[in-house]
Amino acid sequence: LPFIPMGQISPQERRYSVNHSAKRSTKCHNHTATSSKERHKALCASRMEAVLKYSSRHPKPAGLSLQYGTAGFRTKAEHLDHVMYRMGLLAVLRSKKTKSVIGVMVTASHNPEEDNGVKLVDPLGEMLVQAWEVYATNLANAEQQELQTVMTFIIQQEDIKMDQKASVAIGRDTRPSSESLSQAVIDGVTALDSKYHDYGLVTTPQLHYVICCRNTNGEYGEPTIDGYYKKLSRAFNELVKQVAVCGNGRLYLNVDGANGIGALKLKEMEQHLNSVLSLKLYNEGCKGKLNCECGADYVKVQQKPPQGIEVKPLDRCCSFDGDADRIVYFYKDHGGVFHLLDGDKIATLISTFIKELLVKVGLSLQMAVVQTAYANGSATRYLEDVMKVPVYCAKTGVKHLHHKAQEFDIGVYFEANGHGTVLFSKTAEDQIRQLASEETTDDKKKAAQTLQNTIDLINQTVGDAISDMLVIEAILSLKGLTVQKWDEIYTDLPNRQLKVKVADRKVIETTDAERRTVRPPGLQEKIDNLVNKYNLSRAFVRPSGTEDVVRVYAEADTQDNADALAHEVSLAVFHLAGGVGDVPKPLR
Ligand SMILES: CC(=O)N[C@H]1[C@@H](OP(=O)(O)O)O[C@H](CO)[C@@H](O)[C@@H]1O
Ligand SMILES: [Mg+2]
Repeated sequence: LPFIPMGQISPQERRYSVNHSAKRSTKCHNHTATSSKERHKALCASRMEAVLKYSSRHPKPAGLSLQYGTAGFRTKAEHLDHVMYRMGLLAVLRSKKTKSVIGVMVTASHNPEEDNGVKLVDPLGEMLVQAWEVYATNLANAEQQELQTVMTFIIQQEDIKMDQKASVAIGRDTRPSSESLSQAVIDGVTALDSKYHDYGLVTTPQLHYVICCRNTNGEYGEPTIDGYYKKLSRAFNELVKQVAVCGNGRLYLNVDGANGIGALKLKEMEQHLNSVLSLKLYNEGCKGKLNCECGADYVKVQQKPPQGIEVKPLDRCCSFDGDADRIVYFYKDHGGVFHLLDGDKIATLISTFIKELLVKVGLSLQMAVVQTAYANGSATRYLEDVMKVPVYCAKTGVKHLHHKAQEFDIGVYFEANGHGTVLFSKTAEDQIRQLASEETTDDKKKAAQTLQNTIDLINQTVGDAISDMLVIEAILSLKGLTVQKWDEIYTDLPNRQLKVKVADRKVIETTDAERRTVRPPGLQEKIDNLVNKYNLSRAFVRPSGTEDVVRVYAEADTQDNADALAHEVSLAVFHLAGGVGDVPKPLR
């Protein structure tokens, strides 16, 4: 039977399904059940010996406890060596279980340079299935003497055949600590006598792409980084060749590379693009520190341009995050006022573009947009009321958005912070490709080909700054839109994000896709009362999955009101949820 990863069975049939390239064991099975059980036991025992031997080179600091959170493990790099080794072990078990190549990405994305982290990539390039996150946490936190017990538990619980071959693909970002940490992952894989391919410096989405290609026997694309560049650049070049681009025939874009891997890889990608796109790269990592006063997270949260980039009025600019899976756009108007075009604006641009093409080709496919509670109220209203696109709210973390988006023929999902992509079901993709190859009216065929190239340009495995950037650039040029015109499609409600330190953030429990709290008692009532004081207002709080803080979000009719509401809600959290340190101060 084909293996369907647990928790990933979606109502829509997906375009790509796992093709088991890793062969089953060829050993003959004419022994009795008992002797095969004994052989398995002996194999486990000998592997375990190696696991423990290698493990002593990667000791766990006693008492350290971490959790596989929204995006894997993340903390100070010096605390992660044992976690990396153990994630190497877990990746092998996951590979044996799924009979597929499993990815391990060493990165802490937008966190400071001193941090690091690790996330596992499942067979179709998706995030590690949730049920295994618990194994990851247990394995990372097992004291040295408990390691064997935890490993044995996972093997038995998942009925893992230890003689099944395994293969792990490893990638890393540009942090100084990443190279030695990825070596620890390799040690884990080696301890279990398994194969690995070290892809070295890659963006997170590039690793996801390669994993998907390898497990679908190349159906998704050529399973190399060069194959990634070729696939995306071919689609992009096809898309933009039909437009007479404004001005002197070139698109100009300033890119803030966050001093990270995205800058490095964008330079490689640029060589594959026809000269129509002229990129000016800033914060490319030669001098500045990773994510330090630059990058997508800084620009989104601080609502200001990154350091080290000269922004002239109306210049189109974008920022990547530290592992290049997020992107936001921005510009300054003639008055020098900064304008941010975040994940919500990107989702609106892309879904509008796709919807218009679907009308042109006459396909009635079900399209929806998936957001989180952080989506600006104006974006949700515009999509629902003006565009008539159904909008769904998922919990924070791309795995939640990804799963929801899989329910539709075309699922566009973006977090407000710029992480997102578009998923096409098999039905949708087949119908579009069919139309693009048929003899039909010129307009219809052209629209179908545009859709087909858009599919090829999008990295469906995960949000991808490079791919999203090219999609946006293509759409803007095809629609003849300036960044200002794109921004004017709707006006964001002023908003504010704050953080509150509490003794134990788990005291806050949420419901309704994190938009309301059920604990501690009285908090939601207090938030409701505060929200009622302002116009067009909304506020919610939730414990972060990546930092030891409670996040507060508020929006209202003016920036002053959004700031005041966010501050008042912060005070409510501080007093009702066990705040520590200084009482939150007003913003102005
Ligand atoms: C408000 C916000 O931006 N939260 C981010 C952040 O999660 P938290 O659980 O809020 O810490 O990091 C996640 C991983 O990168 C990302 O998916 C998410 O959107
Ligand atoms: Mg990231």
